[in-house]
Amino acid sequence: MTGLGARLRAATDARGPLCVGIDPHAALLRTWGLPDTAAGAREFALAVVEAAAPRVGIIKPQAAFFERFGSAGIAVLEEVILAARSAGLLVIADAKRGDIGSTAEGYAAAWLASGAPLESDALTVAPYLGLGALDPLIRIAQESGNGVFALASTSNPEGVALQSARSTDGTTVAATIAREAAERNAAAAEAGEWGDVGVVIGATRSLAVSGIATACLAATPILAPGFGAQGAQLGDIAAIFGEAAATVIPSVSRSVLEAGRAGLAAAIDAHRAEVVA
Ligand SMILES: O=C(O)c1cc(=O)[nH]c(=O)n1[C@@H]1O[C@H](COP(=O)(O)O)[C@@H](O)[C@H]1O
Repeated sequence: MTGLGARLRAATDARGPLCVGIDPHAALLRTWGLPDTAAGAREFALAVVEAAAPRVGIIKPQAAFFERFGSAGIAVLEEVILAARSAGLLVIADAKRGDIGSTAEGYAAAWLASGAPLESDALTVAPYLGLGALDPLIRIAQESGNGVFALASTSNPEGVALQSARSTDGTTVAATIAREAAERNAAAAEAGEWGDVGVVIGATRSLAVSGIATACLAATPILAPGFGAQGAQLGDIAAIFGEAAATVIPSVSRSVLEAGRAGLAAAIDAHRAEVVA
């Protein structure tokens, strides 16, 4: 079984690292001329999958924009995940789950176990109950060939105070999460591979402020939102992430989706070109 890290690496080698977000905001559905309903979100999301499949290797559906329609929205999300995986895309489900270990197992059963209703290649997880509390979820993910991205330094300004807070040994919360993720990728690092425990580091955040030592992240995939609508530039990945740039998966949602259905393919191509420029 090929694990998440190896699949992510193969996808980025083949198609570049860009990840396209699927965020059916009410305003975007309006721009697209679609109703703000589960059926509208379905049409929107499947159109994004279709445009993304020949152009990028990774997509990231945002669960909230489907959950807002209740069970009908969850059914659409299931269908979209399946359609994307069937089209050869890797799916990072962005649901930011996290809880004590026994409950984390429930999340794994929903999102990461083989044959789970919402099985995705990876799930974003919130590690603020301790990354260790997510080990049962990570174990189930890895047994199924899947993985996680743990929030370390998020793209939003409200996260800075909490995530750059320092413990008595001077380490920031963000750096602790990044180190703990990297520790879980030690075997992959030794084999020169990418691990299955990624981190989220917003491209809008300074690594100096968050205190993250990039050297430890050589085998740790980094999901990097914050480009486009939130202000960071795709051409600046090397400047922002330094030696960690090699494992960065930049993610864009609104700046691509705002192009509307007719302009979507061209917008994805343009963003992709910016990354490799
Ligand atoms: O985990 C995420 O994807 C995420 C983490 C983070 O720190 N910041 C962040 O914006 N995101 C998500 O990334 C997407 C960003 O969307 P745009 O700003 O429209 O590109 C949204 O789906 C956010 O929920």
